[in-house]
Amino acid sequence: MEVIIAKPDELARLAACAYEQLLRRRPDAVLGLATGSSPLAVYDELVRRHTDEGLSFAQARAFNLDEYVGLPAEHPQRYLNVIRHDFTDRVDFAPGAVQGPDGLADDLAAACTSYEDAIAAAGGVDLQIMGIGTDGHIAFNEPGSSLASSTRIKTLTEQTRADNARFFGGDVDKVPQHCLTQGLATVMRARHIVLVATGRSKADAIHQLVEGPVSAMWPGTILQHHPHVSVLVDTAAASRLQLADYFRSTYAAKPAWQGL
Ligand SMILES: N[C@@H]1[C@@H](O)[C@H](O)[C@@H](COP(=O)(O)O)O[C@@H]1O
Repeated sequence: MEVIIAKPDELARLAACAYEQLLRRRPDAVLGLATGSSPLAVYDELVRRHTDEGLSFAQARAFNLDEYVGLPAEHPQRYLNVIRHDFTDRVDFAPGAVQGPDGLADDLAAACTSYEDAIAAAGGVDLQIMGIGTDGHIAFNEPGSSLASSTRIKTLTEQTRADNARFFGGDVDKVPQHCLTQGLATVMRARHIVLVATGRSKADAIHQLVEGPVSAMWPGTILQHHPHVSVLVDTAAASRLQLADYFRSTYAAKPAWQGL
């Protein structure tokens, strides 16, 4: 796990570089995408590179981490619509290249299985970007999630629904109670994971993720078992890290040729 503490624009540049290096090497790479506010600066930087420097996503495929259950197809907070708005419609993905779990399926369990199958058939995710919830959830794997879980239906915690109410006009009752989410084992199969967190509200979750014991109580801690994770945090999100000075000196000494 590499932890980098830097300003938000530097974090976005680092993550965008990882995507760019992958796509220049493998234009048909499989990208893991996430909603939420944390990756937005990364998406903006990727759009800039697409517009100004010709970075192309035309042969790439992408899989979202999660989806609310039951939001109408055209609802602006349906995560497939969110990712189109925030990122994929702003670049040149081919039609149908971006998928998410089907939160409108009649048979939700079957939709979860077929989503796992689709990721596997694509060859697995090469590079997964993600944020982290204030309660330590990744994707929508809430505290108590099985560390070996696959894509499935989950019930959101009141904390997560309250955190996400800002996307629903501040009305927590409009936030769905259920979601479909890649499981922790699904996430762990991505070959490289870049987790971005900014702000004081993420400090506890980041401390647990990096320095806590691996526990279903803080689902993100499973990433300690992954061989290639980049944790990109600003000073506020890093404020509870006991090893912050070490991470700062490591980054200051990072070889120029070494990407994430
Ligand atoms: N399902 C998403 C997660 O994928 C995201 O990482 C998290 C943090 O969101 P934000 O980045 O807006 O803080 O919340 C949501 O609930």
